[in-house]
Amino acid sequence: MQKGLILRSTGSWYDVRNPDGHIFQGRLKGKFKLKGLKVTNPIAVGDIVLFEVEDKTENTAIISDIVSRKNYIIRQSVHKTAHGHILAANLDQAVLLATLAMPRTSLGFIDRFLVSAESFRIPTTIVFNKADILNDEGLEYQQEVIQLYERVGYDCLVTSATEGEGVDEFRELLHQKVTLLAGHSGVGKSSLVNAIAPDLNLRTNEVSSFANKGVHTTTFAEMFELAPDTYIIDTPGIKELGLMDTSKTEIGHYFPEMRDRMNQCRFNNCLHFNEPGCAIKEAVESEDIAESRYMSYLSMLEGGDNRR
Ligand SMILES: Nc1nc2c(ncn2[C@@H]2O[C@H](COP(=O)(O)OP(=O)(O)OP(=O)(O)O)[C@@H](O)[C@H]2O)c(=O)[nH]1
Ligand SMILES: [Zn+2]
Repeated sequence: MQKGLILRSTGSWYDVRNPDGHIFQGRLKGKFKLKGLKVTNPIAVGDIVLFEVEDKTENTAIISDIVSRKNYIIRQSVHKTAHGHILAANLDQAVLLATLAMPRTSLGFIDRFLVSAESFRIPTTIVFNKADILNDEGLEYQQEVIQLYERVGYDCLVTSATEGEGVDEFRELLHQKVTLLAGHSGVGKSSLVNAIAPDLNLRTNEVSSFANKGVHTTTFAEMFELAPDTYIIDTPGIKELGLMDTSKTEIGHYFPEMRDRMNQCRFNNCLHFNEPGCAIKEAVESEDIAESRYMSYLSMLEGGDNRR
């Protein structure tokens, strides 16, 4: 029996890497136990599993068990009652790559991502790429956005994959961690990764063409080793990242600046919508909570659709 790390999954086959770096094609043992979670896939990228080599020349393996997960992210099914899909497990952090031009990442998208990551308790850094194409006005706006998120408690980094700005800091950020790398198509995920690991030749076209077509087939995340003990997870369909089982009253808990103040609301079941004595609305009025963050909160509250 050996321990291995799942690098890739197709749904029926799994690339599992042993501590020596050898990769086997694994499949699940017949009576593999699903431990209680209601999901469509029993194991995901980032999982640590126990396996036995089946055929040395064919490089095949039988996976018999899974080591308890530190955390995981799940994509909910469109039908809330149906089972979700585990995108990745055992993450140290998420990096959300955003651009304020070409293409412009909306603050609403950033907020929804941050809320999802909070719900899975995954610390997130926001990286603003393509700094080189911003004019003075753009740079000023970028500074405002960074201040907004730093005030809430998120680390931010400015990069330019083409000019090399912030690339060393980006490398440092990923060093010896398992990182979920997210962001819209075209923000420069592969460019930035290629800047720190030129030998990797990150393939993302396949993934993005899938995403662009909005195909609803199951797509699977993939894990890449950039350097020893340094991994990134590239997940298609990140827009559909779900929330941990969340009721309306819980959404506010995933906004750190709201979480810090909500025990001051008059009603303890306050939704911070139009209730009297709401500490959150007061903080928005006094600009202690950014209006854009509150708008994102309201849209998540109203939508009741946690997947967008
Ligand atoms: N000016 C400028 N262009 C950049 C920068 N980073 C990436 N680009 C360009 O933006 C385009 C998209 O970059 P990619 O690295 O393919 O973006 P991606 O996020 O991997 O996109 P998908 O593969 O679709 O997910 C390419 O033409 C890059 O050359 C940057 O920092 N500055
Ligand atoms: Zn309130």
